[in-house]
Amino acid sequence: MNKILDKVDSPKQLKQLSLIQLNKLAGEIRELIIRTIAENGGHLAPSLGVVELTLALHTVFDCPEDKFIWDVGHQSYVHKILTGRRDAFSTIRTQGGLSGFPKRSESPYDSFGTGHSSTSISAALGMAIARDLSKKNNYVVAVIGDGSMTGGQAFEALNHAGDLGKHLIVILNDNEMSIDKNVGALSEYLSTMRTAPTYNKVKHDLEFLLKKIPTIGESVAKVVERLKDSLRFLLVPGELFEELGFKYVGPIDGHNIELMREVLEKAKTMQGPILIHTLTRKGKGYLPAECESDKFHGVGPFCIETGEIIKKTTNKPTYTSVFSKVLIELAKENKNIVAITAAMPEGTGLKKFGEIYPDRFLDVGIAEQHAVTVAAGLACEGKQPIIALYSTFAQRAYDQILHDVCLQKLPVVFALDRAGIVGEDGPTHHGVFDYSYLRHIPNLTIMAPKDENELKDMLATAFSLRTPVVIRYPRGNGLGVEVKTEYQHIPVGMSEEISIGSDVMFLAVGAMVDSCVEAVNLLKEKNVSAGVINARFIKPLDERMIEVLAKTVKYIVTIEDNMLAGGFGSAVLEALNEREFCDTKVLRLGYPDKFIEQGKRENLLELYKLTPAHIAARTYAFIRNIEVR
Ligand SMILES: Cc1ncc(C[n+]2csc(CCOP(=O)(O)OP(=O)(O)O)c2C)c(N)n1
Ligand SMILES: CC(=O)[C@@H](O)[C@H](O)COP(=O)(O)O
Ligand SMILES: [Mg+2]
Repeated sequence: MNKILDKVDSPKQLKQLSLIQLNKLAGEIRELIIRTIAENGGHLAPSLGVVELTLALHTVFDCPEDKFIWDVGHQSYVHKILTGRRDAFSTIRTQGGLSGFPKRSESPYDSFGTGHSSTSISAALGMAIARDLSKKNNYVVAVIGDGSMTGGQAFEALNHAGDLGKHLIVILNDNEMSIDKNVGALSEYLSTMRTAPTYNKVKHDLEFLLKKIPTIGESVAKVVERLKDSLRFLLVPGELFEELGFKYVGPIDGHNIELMREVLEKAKTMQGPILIHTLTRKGKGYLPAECESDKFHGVGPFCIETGEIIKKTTNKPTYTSVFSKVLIELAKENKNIVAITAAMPEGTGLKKFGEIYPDRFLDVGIAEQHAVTVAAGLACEGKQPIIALYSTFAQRAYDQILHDVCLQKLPVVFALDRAGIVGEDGPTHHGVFDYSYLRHIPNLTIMAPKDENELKDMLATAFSLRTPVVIRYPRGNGLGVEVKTEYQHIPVGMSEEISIGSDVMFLAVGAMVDSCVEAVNLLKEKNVSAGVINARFIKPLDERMIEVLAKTVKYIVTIEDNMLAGGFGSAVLEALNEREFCDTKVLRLGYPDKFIEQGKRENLLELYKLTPAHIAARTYAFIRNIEVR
């Protein structure tokens, strides 16, 4: 059967379609998204929830002249399909394929690149200011979820936009969910608007009245209908947004294309900044995703018929699950431990902690900066807060880590999950910068475990130090080593000697230690004697060990799952330079000075020559002074 979607190569064709056709198209788009994400994995539930909203936007506005900014951008799949990327959609999130987020270099329809949340209103305001300076007359629309609205930057932007009074449309897509259940007073406020008695009651009364008077003249009926319509704009004030200088419109059913179009057309004619509050259902149109939108927020490949996630066959636990268990155990004894998440209880492994110790668990919403300073406050009063953040999102809180925690030497533990390459989420999400942006902060101890058992020991060590500590560990499974029941406290700044080589020594950190152990065996086959030191600490470095190495071997190879610039290898070079060990030759392996693309972790490690085989080959070439291809 001919599909409408097959004929939609750009938003222009959408404008020719009837309402019936648009609704049929919505179904076809859902089918394509479900089929593709079942194969590739991706952000299924967020995109399924905005099909009608996206269709309405593209039929009312003229993108790319009019600008759409998708907050986080994980809901932009429909927009991608409608803007010339339908055929390439099968490549989404694969290496070399479409990005899972809006990307300016991918399409002129992607007005602004996103991935981290709560930036859309700021970017939209910048575009609106630029438009007015250039005397253009295009529209600017930001689409932001109720979860992303909890981020501080969104409030900063509302504050500024409300003051400037530029024409700007903000669509608040309220599905009552962040990844997990949305939290906070704003979320409560939005619920009160969803059930606002004024609008619903008056609408109901009017409908009742219309039905009661069968003889009512047609013209009067029309007036009453129009009145009923305009109630949408009048009766639910959305005081919070109104007070900030926005005109509030809503709440509107975001799955009703006709209504959405009507409201958007109206918003075009209004003055100043407008906030349209739409209600949608996350995962709409695919029952498993509607019922468990958290599980289908960002999902791996799954079976469409049953909704079951296709599990990788491994019994190695993830670092996250080990972190979760160990923290629960430590908190049993240590009643001062308070765990904090910024809207990611499931992803960081803190959900169970929250169920067991609800009084000592805080979900602050998407508010990494606030999370860190709340922790600082807790620490001032004798608590031992731990904040579990993804490495990439901790970037948001650099100043709070430096100024609020480290400067005051407060005992806050940072558990940085998803460090290193994360995979298909790509450059917006790889956690490859943390050594570089944290290493220079005084008073901070930074550790990275070589396996899940060491993660356990590092956690116990971190709480015993009573100073600021970062532990960073990768996405995915550990090595499958035994996680021992007893805890071993690790002396600060002490590395671990795994093996000794007389030709070359690997100085490795975190997840790269195991790769070096394998590389040592490969080098042995080439008659090269190599050994491995597990650095464990990026800061303070084990300087005594570095001194011994410099005196005993001519070649050192540092290896890290981080950018080379300012990372672990740089720290080793600095230490050698300070001690004037100028004869030691150092090869630094890590990521070059570019943003790392999306792709499977194993493929990216291959591409950046960080697999055991590549490490061995590069080391061999280095010590034999030959070119490596
Ligand atoms: C700064 C930052 N912190 C955390 C995240 C992880 N994250 C991605 S989407 C999301 C929830 C967003 O909820 P909402 O905006 O309501 O969109 P929905 O998924 O409900 O459509 C979170 C916490 C992020 N992308 N950026
Ligand atoms: C869009 C976003 O930021 C999150 O949904 C992220 O993709 C989650 O990553 P994990 O799959 O590693 O939890
Ligand atoms: Mg939401």
